[in-house]
Amino acid sequence: MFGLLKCAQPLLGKLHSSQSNRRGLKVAVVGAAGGIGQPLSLLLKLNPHIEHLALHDLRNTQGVAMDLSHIDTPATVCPFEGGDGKSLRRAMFMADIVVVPAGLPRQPGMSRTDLVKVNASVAADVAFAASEVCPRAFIAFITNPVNVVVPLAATVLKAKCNYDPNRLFGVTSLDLVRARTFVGDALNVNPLKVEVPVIGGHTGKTILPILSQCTPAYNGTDEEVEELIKRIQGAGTEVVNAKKGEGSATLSMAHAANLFVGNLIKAIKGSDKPIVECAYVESEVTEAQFFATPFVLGPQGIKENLGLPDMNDVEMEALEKMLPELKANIEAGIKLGKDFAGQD
Ligand SMILES: NC(=O)C1=CN([C@@H]2O[C@H](COP(=O)(O)OP(=O)(O)OC[C@H]3O[C@@H](n4cnc5c(N)ncnc54)[C@H](O)[C@@H]3O)[C@@H](O)[C@H]2O)C=CC1
Ligand SMILES: O=C([O-])CC(=O)C(=O)O
Repeated sequence: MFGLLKCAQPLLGKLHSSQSNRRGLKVAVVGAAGGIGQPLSLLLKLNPHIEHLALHDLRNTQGVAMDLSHIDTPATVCPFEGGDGKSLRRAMFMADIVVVPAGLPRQPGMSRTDLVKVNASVAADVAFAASEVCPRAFIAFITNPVNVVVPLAATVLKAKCNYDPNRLFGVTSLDLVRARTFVGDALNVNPLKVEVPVIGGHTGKTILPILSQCTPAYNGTDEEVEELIKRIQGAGTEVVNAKKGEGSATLSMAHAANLFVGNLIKAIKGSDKPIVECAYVESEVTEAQFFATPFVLGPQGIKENLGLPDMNDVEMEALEKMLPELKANIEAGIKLGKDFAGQD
């Protein structure tokens, strides 16, 4: 509790002096009181490598942080509240990793792209704050529409001369988690033993599972393959509809984001084994300027993009068909980013 009270209402000056000699790893969660933010913050509090966990939201982080601070793991938990840029900057100050589950979730009948009007400003705010208070942080956006939000944030960071494409990620881990689960069910094997590349973006047909490269092999009929791909692509909507207006995937997303952040932490700390991850990042692999493929992570972020997996003709065709939609999303994000940067 002392760790919490110590920094419950920090002043930027105090943070400067208390954190300048800091050696431990700091993770900031933006949107920490929300449906994803709370379980994600819990999972991060359980990570023994995190020394400082900063929880930011518009409201309610005092209670969440107090609750988590009673868990017997090393991380101190500090709450930051408010829609002003000051509390966001305090939360993100000198963070090594900023993970962002802030913003509006879908209601039944909405597409992820419908969220852009509300969520674009969340992405821009985080990018402006990062460029000022943690320009070397790894930033992982969960906020939808991921396809638009990441190019938007990249454009703002570029305008502030603080963009490192190796450190900015759109979290697509839930697509991989779902692909492993559904293939595991179909093959009747432990999903943790399944590997399936899922590339592209994070909406509808831009989510492209590459079942031909699945291990163990998935040898369904063409119809079964098509059905499984549709299930993975539509899994977010499946949850939105099941929740009947009470939001979208939160618990599975918190798990998926925790896996991703866990790997970012391993990469920052240095690992003997290569850390292979997959996320929506700036890319030269296709005509789309942002694209999710597997990559190797190191302490400075993406070390090597592993490019497209092998694909069969059907998968190649699906890739060609989805690129125009993904490119349009990216263009929209870049335009919005320029608008925000111009207003600053
Ligand atoms: N990338 C992915 O695979 C997934 C993305 N999502 C997206 O994650 C986002 C969050 O979803 P939920 O947690 O279910 O929503 P939620 O509504 O339960 O929580 C969002 C939280 O963000 C906070 N927030 C809003 N604007 C903010 C700002 N400017 N600064 C700080 N906090 C702010 C809200 O106060 C709220 O506590 C949505 O955009 C959703 O579509 C959801 C599931 C999967
Ligand atoms: O579908 C949504 O709105 C939330 C999301 O991105 C997902 O569950 O994959």
